[in-house]
Amino acid sequence: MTAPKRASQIELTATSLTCERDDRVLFEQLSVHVANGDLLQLVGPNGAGKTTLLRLLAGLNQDFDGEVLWAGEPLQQVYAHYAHQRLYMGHLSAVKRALTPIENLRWLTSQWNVADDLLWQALEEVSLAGYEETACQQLSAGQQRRVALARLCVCPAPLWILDEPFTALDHYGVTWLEQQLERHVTGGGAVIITSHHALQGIPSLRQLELGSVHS
Ligand SMILES: Nc1ncnc2c1ncn2[C@@H]1O[C@H](COP(=O)(O)OP(=O)(O)OP(=O)(O)O)[C@@H](O)[C@H]1O
Repeated sequence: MTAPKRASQIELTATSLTCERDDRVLFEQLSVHVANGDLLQLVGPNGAGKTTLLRLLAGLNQDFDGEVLWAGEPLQQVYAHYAHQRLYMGHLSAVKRALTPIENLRWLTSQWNVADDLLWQALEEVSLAGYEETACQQLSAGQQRRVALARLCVCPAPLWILDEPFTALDHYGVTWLEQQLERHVTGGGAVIITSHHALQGIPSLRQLELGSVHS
């Protein structure tokens, strides 16, 4: 299917980020910069703070010290605009089990007003043809993950922020997702991702390691 246009300017800059949880410093004085064409993978052991940092960069967590700017403006001041420019997919993927794949996809993309025929095509793209109107509670974990990932085919947001998106995918799903990531960044988009999966073959890949945990 035709990929949506994603040519918008991406400029996410975080400086002097420090975050504590339960008197434990997860990271301190951390800087992050993401621009068009970047693929930034957050790596580190369980509990290192990857999800915490990802949510912070998505504008969903304000419990930190430091500054996050989107196109030079404080993130929270331009949040309504930013929320259209970034796609955030949490590790639980937010698929509602009582709804069907097509209903979930309409809900997950509602802020972007995507044409319905593109949503049906997206479900076909993630190998869910024939399951479009089956309740998600009757789908496997990997199929439910594919419902969530179908967003990537149609969402016009240039910045993807993805928390463990490879979870539950089979070999073909992993290959498909790797191709989507590469296509997105080579097309001028950007990705920030947490994954224990070894990403390979994408020249713009950078890794940010968390895990020097202090108490
Ligand atoms: N809402 C919260 N309240 C208090 N502490 C929290 C909260 N969320 C996370 N934490 C703490 O922050 C630490 C970092 O959690 P986070 O989910 O960011 O880790 P992670 O690197 O993503 O781990 P994983 O690889 O297991 O997904 C955890 O050890 C946890 O103790």
